[in-house]
Amino acid sequence: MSSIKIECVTKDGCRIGESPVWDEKESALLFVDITGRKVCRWSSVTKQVQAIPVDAPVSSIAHRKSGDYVITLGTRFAGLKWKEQQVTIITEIDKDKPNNRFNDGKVDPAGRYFAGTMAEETRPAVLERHQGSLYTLFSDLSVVKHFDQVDISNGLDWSLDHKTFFYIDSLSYSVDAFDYDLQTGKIDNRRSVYRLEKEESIPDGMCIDTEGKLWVACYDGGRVIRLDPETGKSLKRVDCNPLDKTTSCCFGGKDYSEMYVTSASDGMDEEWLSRQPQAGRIFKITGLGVKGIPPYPFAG
Ligand SMILES: O=C(O)[C@H](O)[C@@H](O)[C@H](O)[C@H](O)CO
Ligand SMILES: [Zn+2]
Repeated sequence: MSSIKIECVTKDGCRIGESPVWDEKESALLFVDITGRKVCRWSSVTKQVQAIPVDAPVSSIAHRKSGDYVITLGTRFAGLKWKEQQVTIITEIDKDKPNNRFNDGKVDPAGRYFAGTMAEETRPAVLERHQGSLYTLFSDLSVVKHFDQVDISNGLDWSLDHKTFFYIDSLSYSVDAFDYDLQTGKIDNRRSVYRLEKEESIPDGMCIDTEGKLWVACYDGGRVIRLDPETGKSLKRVDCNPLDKTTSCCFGGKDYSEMYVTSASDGMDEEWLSRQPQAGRIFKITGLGVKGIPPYPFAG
């Protein structure tokens, strides 16, 4: 029997840590600090974080086939060259919505970058409703909008057979599934596969494991939960004490057997922060007894 262990691996807290992505080549964890406007890389070798400041809220990061990375920055998709610390804008969306920004994003198994938007929050989970949309950036750098009316576009991943796309609009408190066409990148037939109790917490970032089960970080719930999208049942709950604002999770490390969890501190007052001084840092969970899959690189 493996026993679950949770440790904090970084020294500085993010305002909103998000989009953890394992970087095999660097043995490092990539993540962003959205409102802190930083792209970060924590080396599992040196245990140090390198941070690149950017000029807008940065909400997700992914690998790029040609090397380096792609990010969602404000309402733009952009390339990021790490060594040169150089950001190159690829394209802009939601031009008619100046109060919007991108939120979570992830690359599909065919190399397309999916990312959704939301209105800027006045405080956590408080924002103008239905302003967001879900987009895909294709390898030819063209963009399509899948749907609008989104509140907080969040966690996303694909089933192991690539036939289903999973998606979270946080304020719906639901994990949704769509039929997925890997050839075209089209999504269809939206339905809910799991509903969270409102008191439970807000579903945020998400990743899939090698058994096809979904792991969802629960914002204000201080936990990640493991769900079976086939049965709609919750299988496991891992509490990340003392931490309330768990935002996202991914598998990484050797063989993708470790889970990395990002967290936030925005919206916490002094008293709250004094009880949770590690809010905003990165946590590593070992002993889950299950592995994840490597992240896909953007093909463009
Ligand atoms: O991390 C994110 O995805 C959002 O950008 C955050 O702002 C929170 O998750 C949100 O407030 C909770 O719903
Ligand atoms: Zn999120």
